[in-house]
This record gives sequence, C-alpha cells and structure tokens, in this order.
Amino acid sequence: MIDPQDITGLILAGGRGSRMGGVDKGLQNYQGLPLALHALMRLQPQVGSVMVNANRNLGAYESFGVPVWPDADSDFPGPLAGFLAGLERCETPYLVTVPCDSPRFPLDLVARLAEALHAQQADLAMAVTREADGREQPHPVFCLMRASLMDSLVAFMAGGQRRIDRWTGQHRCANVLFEDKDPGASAFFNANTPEDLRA
Ligand SMILES: Nc1nc2c(ncn2[C@@H]2O[C@H](COP(=O)(O)OP(=O)(O)OP(=O)(O)O)[C@@H](O)[C@H]2O)c(=O)[nH]1
Ligand SMILES: [Mg+2]
Repeated sequence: MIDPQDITGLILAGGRGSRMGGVDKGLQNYQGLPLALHALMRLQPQVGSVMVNANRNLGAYESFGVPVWPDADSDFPGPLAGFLAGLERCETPYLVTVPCDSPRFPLDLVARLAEALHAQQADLAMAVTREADGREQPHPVFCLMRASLMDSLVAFMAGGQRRIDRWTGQHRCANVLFEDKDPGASAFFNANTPEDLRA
C-alpha cells in the first residue's frame, strides 16, 4: 500500500497554449474558475501536498497558495520538462502529475494509480481510457512515478529527447483503465481550444 501522504501532486501548467491562441491555459476560466484551480481542488484531497509547474504569470499561480516551479529550460520543451521540475522539488517517494486543462479527472485517480503501481511493483502508473472503437488510449500526463526516476529523466532529456512515451517506455509501467460510463462526458476531457472551454 502507498500512503497518499507519500505522494506529491504536480499540476502541469507550463505549456504554450498555442491551440488556445498562446494564452496561459491554466489561468483560463472554466465554469467561473481558472482551469488550474479546478485541477488543484480535485488533486489536493488525493495527495499529501501539491505544487504547480508553470512558466508564465507565476504570481497568479502562487495566489492559489501552493509552491510554483518553472521549467529549468525556458524553451518549452514539453510536458517532460514539467515532470523534471516536479521531481527536482519532490520530497516524497512518489510524484503524480495531472495537466491543468482536464477539470473533471477522476476523484479516485491517485488511489487507483497507486494501487496498480504497488500491485505490479511498477516504477510508473498511467491512466488509460477505452475509445469508442475499442482501442486503449493512454493519458501519459496523468502519471504516478517513483521520485527515484529523476536521474533517468535527467539523462533522457540531456540526450535531447522529449517524448513522454519514449521515456515511460524505458520503465516498468502499470496501465490503469478508467472506464467512462458516458464517453461523451469523459472524465479525461481536456480543453485545448477556446471552443473546448465553452463546450
Ligand atoms: N512544463 C511544461 N509543461 C508543458 C510544456 N508543454 C506542454 N506542457 C503541459 O503538458 C500538458 C499537455 O500539453 P498540451 O495539452 O499540449 O498543452 P499546451 O502545450 O500548453 O498546448 P498547445 O500549445 O496547444 O499544445 C499541459 O498540462 C501543458 O501545460 C512545456 O514545455 N513545459
Ligand atoms: Mg502541447
């Protein structure tokens, strides 16, 4: 069993938001509150502590009352840079990431990832959903990992690589299937465009 207190939660809000016109996606309102604040409110009860990874408007994220860490590199190399920023600051044995733009992710996300990681003695666990055509769709930014993977990630990124699936593929990974009762209202819905936000 993994104690939730041994897990640090990280909200990934460090992207360019280019499909949303280059805005800071985590600060865009959804049902009256910033997207990243929705993520924070959902994640906080599931873990021991939470931090935010952001690269712009750091003061706005700090006003949520949790630590905020930017990427070490300021050239937006992708979500793995956020993983690294989190692992560098993580003081617990586990780190779990969620993106800032999925305000309805499951309330038992972390518990189920932790259960699978423990049961399979894996290094990582990630969420997977089933598409309408039966295919399994991984969601690698919903990822629980051992904090000891930091050295591996440093080496991977130092080699100029940035693809999440390439890195996770180097480790023993537990895939956790979340069945959506209503695929039209998926818990893993994410807002990439202004239209997504209004939907
Ligand atoms: N730290 C960090 N996080 C990133 C970076 N790029 C994307 N992310 C995060 O990874 C998650 C998934 O990325 P996307 O949904 O593609 O978001 P995005 O990159 O801001 O948006 P687009 O520019 O439209 O692709 C989001 O939570 C982003 O904040 C980056 O360069 N650094
Ligand atoms: Mg992107």
